Amino acid sequence: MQQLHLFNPSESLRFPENLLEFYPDFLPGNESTVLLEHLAATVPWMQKRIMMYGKELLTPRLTAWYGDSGKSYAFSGSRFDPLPWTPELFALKEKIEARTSLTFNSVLLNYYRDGNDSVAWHGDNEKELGQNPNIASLSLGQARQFEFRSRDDHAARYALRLESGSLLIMKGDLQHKWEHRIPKSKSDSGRRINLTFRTIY
Ligand SMILES: O=C(O)CCC(=O)C(=O)O
Ligand SMILES: [Fe+2]
Repeated sequence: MQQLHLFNPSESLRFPENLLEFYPDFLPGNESTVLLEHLAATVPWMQKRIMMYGKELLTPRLTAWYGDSGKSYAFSGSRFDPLPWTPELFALKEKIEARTSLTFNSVLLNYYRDGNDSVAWHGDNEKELGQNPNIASLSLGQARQFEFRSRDDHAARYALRLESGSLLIMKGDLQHKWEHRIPKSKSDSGRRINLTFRTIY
């Protein structure tokens, strides 16, 4: 694993770097571009409606869910059944498993069409993901800021730039102690696809 560069605007709470693994050059540039084009064109992208504070909202990005059959996932009051693995996604899963010695049975895809798409503060701590989930997050296309904040002290924040072709592993009790988000950006305006490989129990 290569050195992680965390950008830390506050010094109040040390980020547990042992709960992350970062492979900045997991996929070569040309492979990332081909994969981004392929996924953008072929995945049946959906914009989900979610309930937030009693109001129905559209998620500010497109999503799709693939994985082993029978592993459904409840999220914001809805239940999602996975699409069957495509050869490309299954091959990626195997490549990530070989590199990290972890195993996964599903992948959630996020499509950020431009800098206006985002994901709000959250932790991936749903009970279907098990006690301390391993999540492998592969980024393609436009680099975006990925931010962490401590659940105990929202002023304790860290950020990491997720470049195209990079793979970030989140593990241990990270999801219980820290939240993450991709904020909107005026300058990072290109399209980006992120794949988060997970295990659903
Ligand atoms: O797009 C990303 O890098 C993060 C996506 C994410 O946090 C999620 O799907 O749970
Ligand atoms: Fe997440």
